[in-house]
Amino acid sequence: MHVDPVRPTRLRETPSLQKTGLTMDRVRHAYGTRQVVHDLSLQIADGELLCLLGPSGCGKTTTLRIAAGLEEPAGGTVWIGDRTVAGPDVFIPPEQRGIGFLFQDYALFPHLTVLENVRFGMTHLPRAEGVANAMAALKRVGMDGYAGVYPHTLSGGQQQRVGLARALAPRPRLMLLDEPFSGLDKRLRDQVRDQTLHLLKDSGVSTLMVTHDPEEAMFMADTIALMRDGHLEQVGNPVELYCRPKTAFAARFFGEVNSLRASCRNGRVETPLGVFEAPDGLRDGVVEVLIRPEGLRLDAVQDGEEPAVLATVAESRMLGRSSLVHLRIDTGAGPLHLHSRMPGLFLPPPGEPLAVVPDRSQVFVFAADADL
Ligand SMILES: Nc1ncnc2c1ncn2[C@@H]1O[C@H](COP(=O)(O)OP(=O)(O)OP(=O)(O)O)[C@@H](O)[C@H]1O
Repeated sequence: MHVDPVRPTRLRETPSLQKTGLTMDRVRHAYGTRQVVHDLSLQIADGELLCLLGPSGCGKTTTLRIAAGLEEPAGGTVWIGDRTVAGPDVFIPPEQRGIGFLFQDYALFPHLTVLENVRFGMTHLPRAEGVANAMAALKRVGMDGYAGVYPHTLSGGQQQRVGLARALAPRPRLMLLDEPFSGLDKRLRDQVRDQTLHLLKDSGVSTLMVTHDPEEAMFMADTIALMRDGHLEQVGNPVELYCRPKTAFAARFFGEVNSLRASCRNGRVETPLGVFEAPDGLRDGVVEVLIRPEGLRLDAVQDGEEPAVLATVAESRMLGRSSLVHLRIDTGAGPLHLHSRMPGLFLPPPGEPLAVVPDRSQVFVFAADADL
């Protein structure tokens, strides 16, 4: 376990540095005097799908707009492939960057048919070739039967698919997606997300996608770049972010956690749930211990048994695929309220004693207040 947040690293500016799908090096941006992106560096490999994830206002859309050329950065350098598109004395406008966009409102032209919308980015091609490419793109998203209709006659999910076909048809070097599923209701969203993931992966295009939804990021991403206040907090694959968060912010961002204050002495953290090992480099003192609800397994207490950690059930609720059990543990310092999430239907009655077994791989220890 680590305790330091990721600091922006300076990418080596040597000829051997391989620029891939998208490279950003120490990019900065301000609106007026307010700096909203601070020395941000990231790289997307060819064919990789990177999700920029973070709370509202942390600078995700601004970062995407800088990649698109819709904002000019105040500092730093941006490459698409090995071509510099923004940097000192360089600024390539969006239409010359070889990118495809998909925004949350799909931005289809209402006065053009579906086919003409998709052909729009290929008007430099002879008409017959543009139409053939547009029809092929519509076929890939299952919308070739709607070529002659106008966008307002389509459902939200169908418009999203046409938007995706339009963005992919000119075979962009880089795809930029800003909250592309947020306009869809939950059931449709799951289906459209799945289709979009496979289309992007099959096309082999490098993709930067912005989302504020951690589950969506884990569903879509090869790599997640978690952003906070204009910085990258942690970059890694979904398993690294979820199972090895480097900060309490990262741990909390991916869902509910039980939080306990405890003391760390000589690398040992004593809590009412047992003794845990402190991560390397954590100094003695007050620490925060975070445990995901699914990291607290509950077992029946056998007659005569004295479990290491004994809890009493306060409430039980079925949440669909799992059940949430509210627990009370009596400690010398007063009662401790915890949540355990058990798979399937598990509804012990209030008052029942249960043994609590923490899964150590889901226990995260951080310096207290290091992250506020
Ligand atoms: N054109 C603008 N002029 C001034 N401030 C802006 C502008 N666009 C964004 N901001 C501010 O910059 C900060 C970062 O905004 P940005 O849209 O990049 O964040 P975000 O993470 O994408 O948030 P959201 O998910 O809410 O869109 C916010 O505080 C926002 O209010």
